[in-house]
Amino acid sequence: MAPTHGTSDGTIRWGILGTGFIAGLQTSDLLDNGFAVQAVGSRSLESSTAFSQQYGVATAHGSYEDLVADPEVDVVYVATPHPFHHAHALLALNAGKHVLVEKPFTMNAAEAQEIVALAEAKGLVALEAMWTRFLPHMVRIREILAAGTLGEVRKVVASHNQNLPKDPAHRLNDPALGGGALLDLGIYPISFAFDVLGTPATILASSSPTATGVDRQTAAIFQYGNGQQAYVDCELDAAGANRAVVIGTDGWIDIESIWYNAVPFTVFDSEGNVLERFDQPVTSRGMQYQAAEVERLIAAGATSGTVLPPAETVAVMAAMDQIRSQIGLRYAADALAGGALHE
Ligand SMILES: NC(=O)C1=CN([C@@H]2O[C@H](COP(=O)(O)OP(=O)(O)OC[C@H]3O[C@@H](n4cnc5c(N)ncnc54)[C@H](OP(=O)(O)O)[C@@H]3O)[C@@H](O)[C@H]2O)C=CC1
Ligand SMILES: O=C1CO[C@H](CO)[C@@H](O)[C@@H]1O
Repeated sequence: MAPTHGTSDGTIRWGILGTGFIAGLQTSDLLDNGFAVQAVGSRSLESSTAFSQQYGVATAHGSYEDLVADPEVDVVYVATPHPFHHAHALLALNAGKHVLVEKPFTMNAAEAQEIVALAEAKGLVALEAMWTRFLPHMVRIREILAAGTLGEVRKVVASHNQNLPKDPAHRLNDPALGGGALLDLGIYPISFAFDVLGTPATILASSSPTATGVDRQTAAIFQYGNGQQAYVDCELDAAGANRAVVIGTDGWIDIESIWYNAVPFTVFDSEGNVLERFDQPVTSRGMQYQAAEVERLIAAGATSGTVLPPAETVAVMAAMDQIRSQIGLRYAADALAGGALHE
């Protein structure tokens, strides 16, 4: 039985853990779409106060511990760099709060499993903030695939290439902050491949490093038991078209750039005739849809939904563990997880 949360009128109150780039975007999307953002927590009271003033959030806490202990917070959005997701999610769950945890959910599958198990034991929601899954174009794509419009789906091809900051101390380049293309960018095409095709039977990966020792660009081929394949790739320091394609025996879906944002897509038959063009603008960036899923699960007293079940979050992390094992990319968290990665 899930713990009771929310005010007497059913309002679910959000607490924002961290005050960086994505914390601001998620908070804007929540507030612009009628969600209740109650509090923000930072390692520094100065930062949380500035954040609370910028967004009009009622309470500013000077520590993450104070945020998760706030009785007026029902769900905590974890928006710290990757290596801290595990500890911060556990902190919030142990304080009895539901969590929405930024992608990648954790550094590896062992950490992910620990969060999922604790949330399940406590009857709390722990959702990975893979916001793309919840966007309207992805909802429609799942409907089209389920209807069999593409015939037998044979292939997913998806890229995520960005030209990101070169500063070696930036979180994307720093191994101590979980830097590298795979965990930050590659997770989008990988999660999409899982969404369309499920868990692969085998993975073949290749990569090139940055000077700081994380992966600059990584590519992988997922092979499925029935012959299906996914080609996924990511890159930290060269921008690209960032399109995604799903190919079937009777047609294909072409998702426009940047495919993991709320963008249009077109469905073609195998002759190249247009069967459907989807172009539904969303308000804000679209991060409110994942928040709506959290609130829906809480209201239903459920800990697991069908769009991104916790087991799939763990499976995605396990696939990235496997890729990292093949390309020799290790982080400090792997040793703590009991040497889950074998080179
Ligand atoms: N869904 C999406 O589109 C995006 C998701 N992300 C994800 O969000 C997470 C955060 O990324 P982003 O917002 O870009 O990062 P930022 O560096 O902008 O912000 C991270 C915040 O985490 C807190 N923090 C806690 N410990 C540390 C530490 N040791 N070093 C630095 N910051 C720390 C800080 O908040 P404080 O000082 O207040 O404690 C900081 O402001 C990543 O895991 C990333 O994958 C990022 C960008 C886009
Ligand atoms: O999720 C993300 C989306 O793209 C950003 C770059 O523009 C990434 O850095 C980020 O982590």
